[in-house]
Amino acid sequence: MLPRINFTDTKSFQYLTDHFIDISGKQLKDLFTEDPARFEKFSVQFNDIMLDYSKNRITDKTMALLIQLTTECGLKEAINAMFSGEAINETEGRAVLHTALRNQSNLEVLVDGKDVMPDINEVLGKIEKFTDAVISGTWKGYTGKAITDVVNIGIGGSDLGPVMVTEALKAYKNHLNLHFVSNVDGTHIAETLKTINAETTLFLIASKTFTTQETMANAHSARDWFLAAGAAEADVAKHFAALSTNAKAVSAFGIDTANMFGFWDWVGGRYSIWSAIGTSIALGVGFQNFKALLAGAHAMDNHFKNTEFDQNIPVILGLLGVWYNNFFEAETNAILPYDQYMHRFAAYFQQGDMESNGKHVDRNGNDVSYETGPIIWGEPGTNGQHAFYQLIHQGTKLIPCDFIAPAQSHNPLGEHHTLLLSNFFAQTEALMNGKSLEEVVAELKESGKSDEEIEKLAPFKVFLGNRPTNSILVKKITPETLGSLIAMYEHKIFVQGIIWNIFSFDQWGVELGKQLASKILPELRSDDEVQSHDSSTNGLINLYKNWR
Ligand SMILES: O=P(O)(O)OC[C@H]1O[C@H](O)[C@@H](O)[C@@H](O)[C@@H]1O
Repeated sequence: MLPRINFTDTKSFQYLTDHFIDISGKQLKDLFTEDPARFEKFSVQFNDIMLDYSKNRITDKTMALLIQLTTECGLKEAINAMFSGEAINETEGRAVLHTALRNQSNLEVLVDGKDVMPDINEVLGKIEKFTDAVISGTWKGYTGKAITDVVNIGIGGSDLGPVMVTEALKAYKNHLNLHFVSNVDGTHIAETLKTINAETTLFLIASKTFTTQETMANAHSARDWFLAAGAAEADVAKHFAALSTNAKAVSAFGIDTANMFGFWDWVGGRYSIWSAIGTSIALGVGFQNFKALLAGAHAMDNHFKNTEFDQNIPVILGLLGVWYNNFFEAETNAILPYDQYMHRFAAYFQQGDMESNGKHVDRNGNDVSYETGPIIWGEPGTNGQHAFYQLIHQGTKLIPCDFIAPAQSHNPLGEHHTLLLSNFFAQTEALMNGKSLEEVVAELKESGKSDEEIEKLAPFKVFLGNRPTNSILVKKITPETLGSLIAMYEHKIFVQGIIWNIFSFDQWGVELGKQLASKILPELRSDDEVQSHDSSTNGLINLYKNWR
């Protein structure tokens, strides 16, 4: 059982509330002047990852109090409970063991007294054999040709992770063309089917439950298309594989369970890239690179489990997030990778974070009296700079940002990477320092503007600064480093869920919309006028029926 502590009742929360009054009046740039050792003090290097959190509105005291908060909230005990397979997903009665999937130490992990490692290793072995055969071309389609295209059909956790990772690791890609179909909008599958050939295409039906409406609709359409292209029922086995926990539903769909790669109910959908859901990753970049991704995540798991909290990257990130969310009342958190390959990273953690910590009921079943999960968003730099950074620099909202960049590019083309990184460094500096009225006036004077012009223009050119950022500089985006980065954010989310006293591993919030859609579906199938809803919903449905 996880602890049930209302963090606003703790002593450290009271201390932090008082301390916040001091800090909120302080300028980051002054904190740097006062303490030249800030970078050394507030940075942690782990393998090829450097977290510099010195540009945050914190002092030694802030960090000490935040760490005291972890003690009062039972974080250490909670971490041990997760890693040891306790059923910490209490509302679903399940353990939370995505960490076991990447447990390269192979030490036993017990769920209800049974070691899960042999099963995990068996599936990994099966994935290795299968992906090697498809990549090498020994796996043949129904007309004897090798596979050229792989279509992963899945949604949410069965899509976002594979999409994000295969994009982030594109530099490691082999000859297989990967496609991802998620949306139930027929456009998604239709456009994909236009580009592929049934004889050389492999479909991966990725669904933990194998009941998700979108995925099932797309899977059936893919199968119909495959059969219409001239293949026979018996050929389905060569072209369809399932990634799922639900063997019964997989067989009912018509996929041979020999082509099923399983996982278990103790793997949450948004934490499932490390499971068979990662098969498209192993196909795209090779099994060894997939293993390296797991190894990187495992290294971060060990760091998280074994490192003192003041040097523990996910703990530090989690606590900083709490500091901004609950004291500064920041509502969002931007993730800004300066790496084009990582362009889906923020989208991936929208599910990871918002589905985990978007909860208003605490672990006692009571409404919380404080803010929980932030809104996660972001786009790669430098594109974001030319779109929404205006608001981050000069808007009225405080937006803590994570800047992520690799020191080495996979595409060292001319000066591109140096240009990119000059922006990466400049942005966090600009956000911190801002530009004062005096500086603006001096600049305008130098450019030859009249006093009258200066008076008019100056206010618009002021940057208040004092905007907090984390800089995450990595050596290179390799499979290991990416694995570590993903696990880092997963554990950050965990830390925050513990502090906020919420259950991070269920997702009841996705159910209501699904339920209502299934009620509305039969109404849309008939032509009768609908009167069973409120006037807005009735009006919209009836107009839709007129227009379709
Ligand atoms: O893999 P499945 O079972 O198709 O679920 C896909 C998605 O469905 C729901 O939206 C949620 O439960 C998500 O967490 C999940 O990732």
